[in-house]
Amino acid sequence: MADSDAIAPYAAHFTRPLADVAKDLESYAQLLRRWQAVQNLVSRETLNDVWSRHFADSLQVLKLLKAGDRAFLDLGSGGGLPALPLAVALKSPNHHFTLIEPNGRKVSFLRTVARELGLVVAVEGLRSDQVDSRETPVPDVITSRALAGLPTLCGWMQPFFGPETRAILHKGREHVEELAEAVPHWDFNVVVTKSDTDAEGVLLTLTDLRAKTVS
Ligand SMILES: C[S@@+](CC[C@H](N)C(=O)[O-])C[C@H]1O[C@@H](n2cnc3c(N)ncnc32)[C@H](O)[C@@H]1O
Repeated sequence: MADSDAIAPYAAHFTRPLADVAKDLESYAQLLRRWQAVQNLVSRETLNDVWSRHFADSLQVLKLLKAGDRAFLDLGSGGGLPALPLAVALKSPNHHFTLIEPNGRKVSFLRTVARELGLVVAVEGLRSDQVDSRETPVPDVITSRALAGLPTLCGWMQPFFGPETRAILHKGREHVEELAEAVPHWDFNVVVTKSDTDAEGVLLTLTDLRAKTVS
């Protein structure tokens, strides 16, 4: 199977030809392998399978986007997942990505990939709770994968939420417990979508996120 076969199911959502997206993702994969020697960016056992385990897993977010989604915010970007595959697939002057990642070496890696691939990406080298939401464009979409449990994530995401913002979150099978833990503290609407790439995983789409008022 060619590497690009793993991402072909999402090609209808790309802003440019599949071959161009695959070429940029191959450059990203090479940088991931090169930098992995000095900084753990993805778990070692997934490094030979980045196209399905990481790129397709990231790109499935595309199926849940709306036509007008332009501003993206990714919390806890690490090696750039899911934000960088999305930025590659949606490369255009109109789409803008902000990545939040406190680890200095990972920040250097993310900026290197963005520069080498010519992506419109801003990287904030801070923790989510240290970033001033008033200085950040109101996102249409917040993404996050493997960062924190949902109650903690709600606290970090809420300052960035505008009236139209949606969060599209990669979650594992523990999402049921996490939703139950978040509900006493947070109001939101949620849609659960089964993951294409992880038999036990889901994507949670949250809208109208608000802290519950204690009466
Ligand atoms: C397990 S990694 C996941 C990285 C990536 N999202 C992925 O799926 O491969 C979590 C990342 O979140 C970063 N992180 C930890 N605490 C954070 C915080 N409070 N705000 C933002 N990022 C944080 C860590 O440095 C790490 O790179």
